[in-house]
Amino acid sequence: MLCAYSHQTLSAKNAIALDKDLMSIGAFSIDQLMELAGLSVSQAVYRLHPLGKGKRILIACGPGNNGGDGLVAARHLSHYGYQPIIYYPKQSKNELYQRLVTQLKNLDVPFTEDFQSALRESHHVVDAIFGFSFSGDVREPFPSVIEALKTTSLPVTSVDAPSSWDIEEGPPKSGPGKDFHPTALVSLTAPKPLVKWFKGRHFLGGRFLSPEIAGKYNLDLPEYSGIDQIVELGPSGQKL
Ligand SMILES: NC(=O)C1=CN([C@@H]2O[C@H](COP(=O)(O)OP(=O)(O)OC[C@H]3O[C@@H](n4cnc5c(N)ncnc54)[C@H](O)[C@@H]3O)[C@@H](O)[C@H]2O)[C@H](O)CC1
Ligand SMILES: [K+]
Repeated sequence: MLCAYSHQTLSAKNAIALDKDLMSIGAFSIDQLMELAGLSVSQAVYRLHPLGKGKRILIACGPGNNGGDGLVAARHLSHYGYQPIIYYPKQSKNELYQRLVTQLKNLDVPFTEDFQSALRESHHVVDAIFGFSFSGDVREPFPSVIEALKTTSLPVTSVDAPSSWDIEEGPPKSGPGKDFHPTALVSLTAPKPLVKWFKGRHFLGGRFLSPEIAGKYNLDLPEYSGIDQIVELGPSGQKL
């Protein structure tokens, strides 16, 4: 059931339903949505961490579409002049992801299996491990990665959700994600309820909503400006 009043967040259930609507009513392909999502993430990293602050961006990618957004962001960051390095331990055999990997290899973007060493040599980390389909306890090989994201002194930008946070209930009370508070968050399409617990810089990205679909979910979101693919929000999703 959708709420009758306007709101600024999207439950996990509605995020999945809206994603389906974008591909049916909206006539988007998943490639297009992922490209726009990853482009938004790359713009947020550029805004938070201009090239002069250090070029080495470690991108941790999970097995699903959140990881795909990270792969797309890495390609754009490479074109902007950054030196991304990819940690992608559970690679999907799906053709879409294979093509994203090939595109990065064609740009000589390196892949690593050693997250901890890559972290020591990086200037900024993108957390594209889990998004709105995360549930349960974090499974291998990701617990030590989440633990490292929690304890690193580097800025961490999370894609759509801080990985390991419950989409509705926010930070976990135990496990590797306990007390994990990333520096920045890029909410895609609309913030999720977990933003109630988020305290850092917060951007909205994924500029693909039509008035019809926004209306169906009663979303009251800020306008993007000019050619921007992101718009900054308050930590809990308030309009600034
Ligand atoms: N409309 C949009 O906003 C769009 C958002 N995009 C991005 O897609 C993700 C959601 O993608 P999805 O594939 O549904 O799921 P996730 O990437 O969140 O994760 C699924 C993946 O993770 C595994 N998994 C789940 N729980 C665990 C766990 N406890 N431990 C280990 N592994 C786990 C699961 O098995 C799957 O393999 C959204 O957040 C956005 O980032 C689209 O790119 C574009 C449209
Ligand atoms: K994430």
